[in-house]
Amino acid sequence: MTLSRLTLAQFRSWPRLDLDLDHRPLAIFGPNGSGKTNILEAVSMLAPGRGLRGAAAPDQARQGRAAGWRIRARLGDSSIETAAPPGQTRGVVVDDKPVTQTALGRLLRVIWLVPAMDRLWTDPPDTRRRFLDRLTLSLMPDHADLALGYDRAMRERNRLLKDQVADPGWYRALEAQMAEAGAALTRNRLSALSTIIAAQDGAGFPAATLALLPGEGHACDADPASIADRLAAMRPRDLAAGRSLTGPHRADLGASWGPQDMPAALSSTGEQKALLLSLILANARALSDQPVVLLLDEVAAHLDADRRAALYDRICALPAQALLTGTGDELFAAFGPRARRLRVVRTDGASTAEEAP
Ligand SMILES: Nc1ncnc2c1ncn2[C@@H]1O[C@H](COP(=O)(O)OP(=O)(O)OP(=O)(O)O)[C@@H](O)[C@H]1O
Repeated sequence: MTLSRLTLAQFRSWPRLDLDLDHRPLAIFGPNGSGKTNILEAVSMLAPGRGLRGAAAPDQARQGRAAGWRIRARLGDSSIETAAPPGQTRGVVVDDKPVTQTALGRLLRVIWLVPAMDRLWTDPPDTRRRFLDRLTLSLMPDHADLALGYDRAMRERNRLLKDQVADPGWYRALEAQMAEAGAALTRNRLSALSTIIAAQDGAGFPAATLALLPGEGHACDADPASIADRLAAMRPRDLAAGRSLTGPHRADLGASWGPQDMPAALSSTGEQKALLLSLILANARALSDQPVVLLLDEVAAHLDADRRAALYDRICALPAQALLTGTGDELFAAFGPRARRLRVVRTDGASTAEEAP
């Protein structure tokens, strides 16, 4: 099942865009600031959450217009609409019925790689954990609810710690909730990592060795009783800090590759990008029985010609739709006739597009 049509109205720099899509990759090219990433961002709004820029809905509405934005798409026989009228949060309608964002996530998986993720391996652990959780969520839709449950209990525990409440009676139920949800989060993360490791094909891109790391806490425990014991034991230290210092919320993702088991953080910029691509492609491959859209923003620029050709071969072999951006048409030459190409320009602030022959 593929996305066959995409319509944007008043979204970022696009007053309007009507785009027919098919199973072929779509290579979007044009000058800086012409509106290429804005198209990918619009597609990312067909997934739960705030899209690939993590933006607030009002910022996505076309500046200077009173109207809110709207995105429509056709997926197989279903119609999807998501819109944010002025001053309101975004809503989702599938086949004319309002649905939750979680329901949207069950219809379509959207996976992305954007330049901000180039620093993933050198950024603080939070960034990698968010990446790991997004990857896990794409494979296990219950992951979002578990994370919400864990965060809710932890917020309440943090409030007690901040207020310097010392009575153990106040903590036990919250720590039990954190332990149950946290153990399930860890099991999901470990299972997602095994799936991704198995789905890397190692051809053209380095197959990464991945590990769930404890970060600054004991964050890899999948046993509720031992998490609860540790939370209780750590209470005096947490009270001194005024927040929960250990637990699954401190987990980190480790990656290394090659015969020398080179840590990702010590690899070159191009190698780090290739590693990330290896994981993203594996993620798409692991979801082969569901509709998947892959959004690759400016990935070609960091890759040498051989890697670029290898990437395009892999994209064409994926059971997923791919949309890519780059400043120049020549970056996509190795696709040959396998991809469609869309030229984007911006005139008087408004983006427009035409299919390149
Ligand atoms: N809400 C908005 N309304 C109108 N224009 C916007 C809005 N938000 C961002 N823009 C404009 O969109 C442009 C950025 O678009 P986008 O990121 O899609 O460009 P791009 O073609 O991917 O560029 P690059 O090659 O530099 O990455 C900027 O010029 C920005 O001013």
